[in-house]
Amino acid sequence: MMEVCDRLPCAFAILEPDGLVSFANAAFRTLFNLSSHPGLGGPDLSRVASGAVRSLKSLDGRILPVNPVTFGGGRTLVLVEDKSSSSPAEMTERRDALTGLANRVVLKEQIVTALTGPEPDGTETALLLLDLDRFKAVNDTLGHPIGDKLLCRVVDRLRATVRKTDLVARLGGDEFAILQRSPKQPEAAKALAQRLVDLIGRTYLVDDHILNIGVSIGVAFPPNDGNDPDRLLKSADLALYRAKEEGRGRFRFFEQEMDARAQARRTLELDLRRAFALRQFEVYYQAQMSLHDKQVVGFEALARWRHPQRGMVSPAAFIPVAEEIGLISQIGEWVLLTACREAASWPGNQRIAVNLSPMQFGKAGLVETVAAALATSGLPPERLELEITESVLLDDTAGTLAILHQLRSLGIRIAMDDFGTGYSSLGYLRSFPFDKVKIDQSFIRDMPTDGDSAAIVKAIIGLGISLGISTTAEGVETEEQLNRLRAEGCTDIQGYLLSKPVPASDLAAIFNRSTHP
Ligand SMILES: Nc1nc2c(ncn2[C@@H]2O[C@H](COP(=O)(O)O[C@H]3[C@@H](O)[C@H](n4cnc5c(=O)[nH]c(N)nc54)O[C@@H]3COP(=O)(O)O)[C@@H](O)[C@H]2O)c(=O)[nH]1
Repeated sequence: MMEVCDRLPCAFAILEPDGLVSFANAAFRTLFNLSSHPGLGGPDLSRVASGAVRSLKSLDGRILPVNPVTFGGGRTLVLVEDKSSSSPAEMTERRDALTGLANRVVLKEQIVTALTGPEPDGTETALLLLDLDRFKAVNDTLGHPIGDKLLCRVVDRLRATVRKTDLVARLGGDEFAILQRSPKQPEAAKALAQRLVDLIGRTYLVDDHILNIGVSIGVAFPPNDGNDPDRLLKSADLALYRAKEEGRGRFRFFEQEMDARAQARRTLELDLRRAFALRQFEVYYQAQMSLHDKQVVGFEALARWRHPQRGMVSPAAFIPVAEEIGLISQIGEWVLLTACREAASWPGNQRIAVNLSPMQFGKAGLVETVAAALATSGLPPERLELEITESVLLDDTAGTLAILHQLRSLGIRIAMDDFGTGYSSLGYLRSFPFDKVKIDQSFIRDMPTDGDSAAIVKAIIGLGISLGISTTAEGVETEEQLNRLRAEGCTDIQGYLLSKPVPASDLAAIFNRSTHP
């Protein structure tokens, strides 16, 4: 009886007909300081049983309404309404079900306490916001049960790292927070963050799986970095975002300029979402010339965003944002269709090269989208070249290769862009029969002055010759670069020496130049 009752979600007692307590549950005993032996002290409840008293004063001075219900044998059940008490139901609401850690509600309460400022002994609080790196990949590839076990192992390490006076909370998914109390802030927060980065980043063995994840951490201090829980959490989140931006597996303290940057970034996002509807995107075309006969053999389609206030926004600035907010597929599809339509209207049979973002591979229907662009525009497939970067092949290589083969079977060409800048350029050349490699412009730029760059360019061109793959040097700006590339056997060039990217309306001049060099 006692065990079950102690788990009931309210305080209650049973009174005998004479008003004596014959039973009280733990919540009731705590509220009114009753001994665990009923009948041995506490408030006089005889007037409660008679209905003359409808409220009782608790040990901590609160006046709590009581509900007497008479039942068999003249006994009375007294129920106490204590909305602030930690009943078991509310307990579950304050704890994370998987890990048993405190949840966001508890964290915010404790932040409010911390906001009162340093304690007399100089103790100050730091908020550390943690986000696990690469956890999603574990969950997605090995399933949620393994993901859950890994989370529990992470929590073991968190608990082992903090002090008893610190609070560890789980905010959801793979996001955790620590409120660290120390008289030696900010040094203590710095030391804890560094320890966590080291410890969480060590290998885990979960059900025979060797797992490697990491953690990124943002740190904020109340009240300077936020004088309410939401503001403080936001500051820590901005610092966390910066830590991730800088390469993950590290920590950053909040700085005011992060706020300004986040505002600017939010405005850019909003403008970018509107840009499509407002038809602010354009496609520019940059010529590619064959070094064999100096003819323009193709053009690369490059997205441009003409912003009414900012002017022309570089794709280097907006493509990564479009990728993050999931807009890149829409932009990429539009560029593809626009470029195919444009190329289909050209007088010659020059190729059109279109960039594909790694995100477009993650979205179903890429092959169908490309086939539809060809069908709608009437462009022969052999005139379309899709440029991908190595990052496309980093994730789900088997799935990506299957898509590449399907695209190839449509009759289009596949080029490897920015060759030489990735982790395993040569390996990727073995994994798929690319039609072309584009030598990254950084090597071309440094080629005249840097022996290593010159050697890399020479090696890539040599590789292309042996594998029967054409090579396009990007970013060619000088005659000297052109002559060296020709001497090495490079097949094509692209760069300002030939032409900058131009709008479709300026292409006629390039076609004429090509016909009458
Ligand atoms: N997924 C998509 N990515 C796109 C799309 N359109 C562009 N991009 C990518 O954005 C990056 C920046 O592009 P951009 O500013 O257009 O720069 C290109 C050229 O203008 C520049 N270039 C060309 N020649 C020279 C030169 O002689 N000197 C010099 N300093 N820069 C030069 O190089 C960029 C072309 O790069 P690449 O694509 O690697 O051939 C860029 O990564 C684009 O790929 C899009 O529609 N989708």
